[in-house]
Amino acid sequence: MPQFAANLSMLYPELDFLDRFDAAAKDGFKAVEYLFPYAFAKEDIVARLKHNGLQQVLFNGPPGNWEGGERGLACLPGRDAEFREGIAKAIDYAVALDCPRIHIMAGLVPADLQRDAVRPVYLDNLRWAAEEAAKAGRDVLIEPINTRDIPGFFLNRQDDAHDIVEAIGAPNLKVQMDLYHCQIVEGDVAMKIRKYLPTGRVGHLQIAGVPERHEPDIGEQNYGYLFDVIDEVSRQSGWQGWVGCEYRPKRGAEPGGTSAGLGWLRALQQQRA
Ligand SMILES: O=C(O)C(=O)CO
Repeated sequence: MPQFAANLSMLYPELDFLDRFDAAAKDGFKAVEYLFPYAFAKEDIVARLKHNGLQQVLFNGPPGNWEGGERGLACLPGRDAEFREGIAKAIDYAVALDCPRIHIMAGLVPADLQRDAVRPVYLDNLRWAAEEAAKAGRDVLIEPINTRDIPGFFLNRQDDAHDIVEAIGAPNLKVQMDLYHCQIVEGDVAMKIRKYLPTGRVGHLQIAGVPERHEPDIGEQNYGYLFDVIDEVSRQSGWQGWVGCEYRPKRGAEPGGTSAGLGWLRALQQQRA
């Protein structure tokens, strides 16, 4: 059975961030991921991880001005100093939290530039980040994201992400394959899992129901089938990664709503017991 991590940026929205660690552990999760740890002291997060016996498996590098609409700095010309400063901070947190991977968001293509014009900036920044992360023994991930959720996002397709990873050729640079984004942008998700997991270039998976981004048992995508495919490909190829539950619970911030919505996970655990 795939190993699932709770995404604490989206799950348990009724709780303060640090209290979400306790809630995830209570629901049986062994690992967590989230967008950004930087508003919190490393020591406070480490204490929650330790107290709950949780592994930190992923978080994002600083994205630039998030409130102002920025979604990463990696493809933005003229922002390399800020990008590098952010990556240094992310690596510092990753070491403290014992987190093996950092997601670097690509960013939005600037309105006055063509996508191809920022590609060299993106590649240069990723090359540098992968080198820095390698010195600290961490992986760097890039994620194709659909343009309905983030209009103008630079990286949208799995094939493009894999081409970039291959072009850079750093063993610690990998793809974060979010099956929700993949279904919205390109579909044929099972075949893409079969194609890409055995390459060794996929560092992490994420899931959510399509199209509302609720629980995986709500929507057009048959996750029971996809979990079988992940299991089968993992057995054949030796892929061993985490699957992040990055969805907005249908019951929103209603107290207990996230736990109530985990019926899909409890059913899966029972089936596979
Ligand atoms: O929006 C997403 O899917 C992300 O994972 C952002 O990090």
